Amino acid sequence: MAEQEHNGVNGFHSESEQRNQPVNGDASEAVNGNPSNGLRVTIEESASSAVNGGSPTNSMLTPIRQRMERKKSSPMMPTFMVSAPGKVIVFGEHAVVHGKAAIAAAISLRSYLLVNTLSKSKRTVTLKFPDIDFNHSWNIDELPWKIFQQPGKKKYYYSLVTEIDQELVDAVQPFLADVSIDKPADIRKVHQNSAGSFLYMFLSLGSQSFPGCQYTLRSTIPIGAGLGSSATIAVCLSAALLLQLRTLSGPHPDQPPEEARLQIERINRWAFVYEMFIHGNPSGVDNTVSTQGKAVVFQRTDYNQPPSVRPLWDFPKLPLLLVDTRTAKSTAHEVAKVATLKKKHPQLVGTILTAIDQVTQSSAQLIEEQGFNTEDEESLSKVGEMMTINHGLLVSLGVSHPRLERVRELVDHEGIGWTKLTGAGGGGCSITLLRPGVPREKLDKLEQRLDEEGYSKFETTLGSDGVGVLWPAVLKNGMDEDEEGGMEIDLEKFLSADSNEALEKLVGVHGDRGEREGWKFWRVENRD
Ligand SMILES: Nc1ncnc2c1ncn2[C@@H]1O[C@H](COP(=O)(O)OP(=O)(O)O)[C@@H](O)[C@H]1O
Ligand SMILES: C[C@@](O)(CCOP(=O)(O)O)CC(=O)O
Repeated sequence: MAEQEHNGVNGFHSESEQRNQPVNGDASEAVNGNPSNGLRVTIEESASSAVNGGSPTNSMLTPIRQRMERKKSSPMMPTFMVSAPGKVIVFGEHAVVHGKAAIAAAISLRSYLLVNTLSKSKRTVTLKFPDIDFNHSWNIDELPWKIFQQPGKKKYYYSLVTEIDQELVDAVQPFLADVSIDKPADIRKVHQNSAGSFLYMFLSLGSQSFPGCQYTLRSTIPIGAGLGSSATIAVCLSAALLLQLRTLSGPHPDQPPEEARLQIERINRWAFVYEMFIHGNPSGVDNTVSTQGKAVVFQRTDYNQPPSVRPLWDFPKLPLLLVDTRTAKSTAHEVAKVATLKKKHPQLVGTILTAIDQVTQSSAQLIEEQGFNTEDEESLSKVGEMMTINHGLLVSLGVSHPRLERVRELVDHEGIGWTKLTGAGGGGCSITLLRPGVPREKLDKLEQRLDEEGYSKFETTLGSDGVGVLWPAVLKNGMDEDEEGGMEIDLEKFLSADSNEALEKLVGVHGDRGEREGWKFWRVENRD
């Protein structure tokens, strides 16, 4: 499978990819509760048939609790949100597609998905992706449920799906025919690919009795820049669907780490399905780090098994400069290029991939060493040298780009630090590890030069939280709050945030003083 051409299931890729319901009654209680609590009300009252049958969570409900909740009148699920972080691959991109290890860390740039459940009579499911000017609705009752429910085809929320089923892809095709019909071909392909990935996951997980709903996505992550934007959408949609199906427990603060890990694993499995549809042959590192957050050493040696994921809990606060070349790239195209090169020169390319693996392993060791200190030149220069070597190996695989080489040239010339591309390459972003003690003027000069040459720079921290849930979509954000101190995020407000800053201010998981009350995360740390 790792050798497969990498063109997305539909071949729907172009190289120039462009880059409430009011909460019914008990909002204040649910803000401090957990999604499963909120969901119980809904499912008991109106959407019982929407649930995909006997999950452990269902059976965990006590009869007394059910009776008590039945008294409340809450006919629909509240509007809720999920959010997932982008990532940088610090070491090992591309090699990771061929079974080698990679180190990736979640960043503070995130995607946010608002989920509105519609009233019972509205039988449509809508995707609204305003960042890419995509909006489409389907009639739920017209979707090809039968094919997805066939014995042997039917998948469950706990299934491990390791490949996309061509018969199911074919069943989805007719529902993509009228997607963005008025848009230019390359944009239309991107929209059809998003729509196809969503429908594949929706039909696999759901059933015809699924309630009508709207999924609206906004993101602060540059699209197609190597920061894992597609994986964040995969994670958000997977988490949203699994929450709607009441198959997840929590997140809640006192949840045991093993239980939290299981929920993360389930979200990640379905996010991977979305990624497989969109990219053809992803390693799974992007969706894994986006779901789990923090930083991980990731490796998938056998595509029929879950990957090995080793968290790096104390990932150092590396002083990084993240530069976007603002040159569009296609992950699918870059991955396919490496696969073709490997087919042509198996031994040589095999040696390069093994060398990248050694760089990744050595770097993980360095970072985890007791004495590793981000302010110490010796510690940093060792990691920096690894980055330089990793970049050189990626260049030899043919996945760099003149705009990426230009960043390296500018940084190297001034002795500012060590640079490598991050993500698929062919454009996208680079990361520079800054040498300690570089004078501010030198940095300013570099930033000015990059600005003049059309690059953009991102300030982000590594090691952010993974997938988060805001249930219901009410939070304290210091803006227009009601007497209970919360603001209900409805579609209009969500769509009207007109910049990344405004979006972060409105719904961001982090306020000025750290985590914002309302957002909850599955805490998987267990350091014992
Ligand atoms: N904000 C967004 N809204 C809708 N779709 C998005 C958004 N960001 C990314 N995508 C989807 O992800 C694709 C880019 O994924 P990919 O090529 O893997 O780039 P990246 O390196 O950012 O992950 C886009 O073509 C689009 O389908
Ligand atoms: C090149 C690769 O290793 C990373 C791609 O990252 P991105 O799509 O550019 O964010 C592919 C993969 O791991 O699936």
